[in-house]
Amino acid sequence: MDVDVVVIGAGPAGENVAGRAVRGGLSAAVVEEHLAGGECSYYACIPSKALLRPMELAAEVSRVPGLSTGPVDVAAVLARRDEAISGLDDSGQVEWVEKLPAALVRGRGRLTGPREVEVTAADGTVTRLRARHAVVLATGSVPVVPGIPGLAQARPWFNREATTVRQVPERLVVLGGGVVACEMAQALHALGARETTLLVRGGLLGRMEPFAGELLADSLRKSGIDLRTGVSVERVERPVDGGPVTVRLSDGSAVEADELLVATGREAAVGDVGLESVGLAAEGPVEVDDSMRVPGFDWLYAVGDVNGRNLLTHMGKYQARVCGDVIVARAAGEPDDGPALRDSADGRGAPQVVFTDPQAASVGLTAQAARDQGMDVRVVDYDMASVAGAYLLGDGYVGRARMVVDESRKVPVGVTFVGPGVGELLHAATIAVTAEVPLEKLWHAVPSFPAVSEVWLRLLEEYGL
Ligand SMILES: Cc1cc2nc3c(=O)[nH]c(=O)nc-3n(C[C@H](O)[C@H](O)[C@H](O)COP(=O)(O)OP(=O)(O)OC[C@H]3O[C@@H](n4cnc5c(N)ncnc54)[C@H](O)[C@@H]3O)c2cc1C
Ligand SMILES: NC(=O)c1ccc[n+]([C@@H]2O[C@H](COP(=O)([O-])OP(=O)(O)OC[C@H]3O[C@@H](n4cnc5c(N)ncnc54)[C@H](O)[C@@H]3O)[C@@H](O)[C@H]2O)c1
Repeated sequence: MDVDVVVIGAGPAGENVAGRAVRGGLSAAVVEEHLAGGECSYYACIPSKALLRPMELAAEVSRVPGLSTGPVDVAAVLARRDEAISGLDDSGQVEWVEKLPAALVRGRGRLTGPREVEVTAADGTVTRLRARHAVVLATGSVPVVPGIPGLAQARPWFNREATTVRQVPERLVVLGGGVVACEMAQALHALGARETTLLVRGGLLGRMEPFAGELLADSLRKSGIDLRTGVSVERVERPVDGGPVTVRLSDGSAVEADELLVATGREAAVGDVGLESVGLAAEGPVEVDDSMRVPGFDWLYAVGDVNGRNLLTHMGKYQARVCGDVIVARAAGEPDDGPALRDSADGRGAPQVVFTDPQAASVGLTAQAARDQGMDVRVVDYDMASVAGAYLLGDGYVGRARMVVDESRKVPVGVTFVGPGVGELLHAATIAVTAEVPLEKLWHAVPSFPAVSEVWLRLLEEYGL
C-alpha cells in the first residue's frame, strides 16, 4: 500500500500526527499492534486517574466539618475505571482514526528500509507500506526493569497490572519514587491495600522542586503508607508455585507482600522497530530536531515517549501537531519553519500535574535548573494555606507555591504549586511562563476572591509589587 505518511503506533502521539497530516490534505496509514489509543487510554493516564479520584474526593470531604464518607465501594470504583478504559475495547478509537479518514493497519510495524514499513499481523500476514513523504515513529515507551536479582522470576507488576487491577492486594510493595509509584501507591492504598510500603532510593518526585516531594511524603505517611526513603532493594524472592513476595533491602530488613509494583521509569519502545535497517543504532530514545525529524533523514520523524523529550501525553500530542504540520508543509514545498512548526515547549519545562493528594503541579524550570542555566534567579515562596480561598476549602489545608523569576527580564520562568486540586491552577502558570509575561503585567491580571488563584497576587506581593 502506498500512502503519504505511515505512522507506527496509534497512541495519543501517533493518532494526532495522522490527524494533522490528513487535515493538511495528505493520506495516512497508522500501524498498531495492540490497542488504538495507546498506553495512555487503557493502562496509564485514564485508568490511574479514575482510580485516584475517589481517594482525592474522600480526602477533600474529610477536611470539611459536617461531612463524612462511608467505606469505599471498591467494586463500583473498578467498574467506573473499566468504563473509562472501554473495557479494553478500542473500537471507539478505531472509528476516530477511520473517520479522519486514515487506514488503521493491525500488526507490528517495522522499518525495512527508507520509507518502507513491514507490518506483521497476529496471524502472520505481512503487509508492506510505502510512504511517499514520511514515516513517523510513535511507538511510546515500556517500563524499565531493574536488574535486581530474583525480580523477573518474582512476577512483579508494572503499570498495566496496577491500573487494570481486579483484586486489590491487601499487602503491596511499590518500588520507585516517581509519578507512577506515588499515584498508584496512594490509589491502591485507598482502595484496600492496607499495608502499602513505598521503597524509594532517593526522595519523591525528583524532577520537581524539593518541597513537592516533601509535602507529598508527609501526606503519604499520614495516610498510613509505610514510606521508606534512602533504601535500595538487594534481592526479591517468591516461591515458583505462588505465595507472597519477599523484598530484601540494603538496610538488612525485608518486606513481605502479596504483590510488588515496579515503577522505576520508562524507556523508549524501539525493540524490533527496525532502526538498524536505516542505519540507526537500535537503541532509544530516538533523537529528533525541533521539527521532530531524525537528524540526517528527510523522511523519518519520531514523536511522543519514543523521542524521550518529555514522557507526557499532552507533550506527545503537541509534538504530533508540530510534526504533522511540518510534514504537510514540506510535502507542499511550503516554508516549514514558522513559529508553530517548531517545538519550543519541551525545552522550557513541560507542564505536569501529579494527581496525588496533595496534587503537585509545575511548569518551566525549578530554581536549581534555572541557576544551572546561568540565570540570575529570584525565588518567591508562599504558604498556600494563608490564601482565603484555600482556608475555605477545608481544615488543615496544606500547600505551597513557588515562582522562579528571571531577574534580568523580570519574567517567571518556573512555577510550582502543591496542594489539593492545584492542577487546575497550572494553566495560568503555563501561559505566564510560555508567553514570558512580565511581572508588572501580571499585576493587572486580578484573581477572583475568594479563589485559590489569589495565590498569584500573594506571590507578586511577596516579590515586592
Ligand atoms: C501509570 C501511568 C500514568 C500516566 N499518567 C499520565 C498522566 O496523567 N498524564 C500524562 O500526560 N501522562 C501520563 N503518563 C504518560 C503517558 O501515558 C505517555 O506519555 C503517553 O502514553 C505517550 O504517548 P505515545 O503516543 O508516545 O505512546 P503510547 O501511549 O505508549 O502508544 C504507543 C503505541 O504504539 C504501539 N506500538 C509500539 N510499538 C509498535 C510497533 N512496532 N508496531 C505497531 N504498534 C506499536 C503500542 O501498542 C501503543 O499503542 C502516564 C504513564 C503511566 C505509565
Ligand atoms: N500525572 C502524570 O503526569 C504522570 C503519571 C504517571 C506517569 N507519568 C510519566 O510517565 C513516566 C514514567 O513514570 P515513572 O514514575 O515510572 O518514572 P519516573 O522517571 O518519574 O520515576 C522513576 C523512579 O524510579 C526510581 N528508580 C529508578 N531506577 C530504580 C532502581 N533500580 N531502584 C529503585 N528505584 C529506582 C527513580 O529514582 C525515580 O524515583 C514519567 O516520565 C512520568 O512523567 C506522568
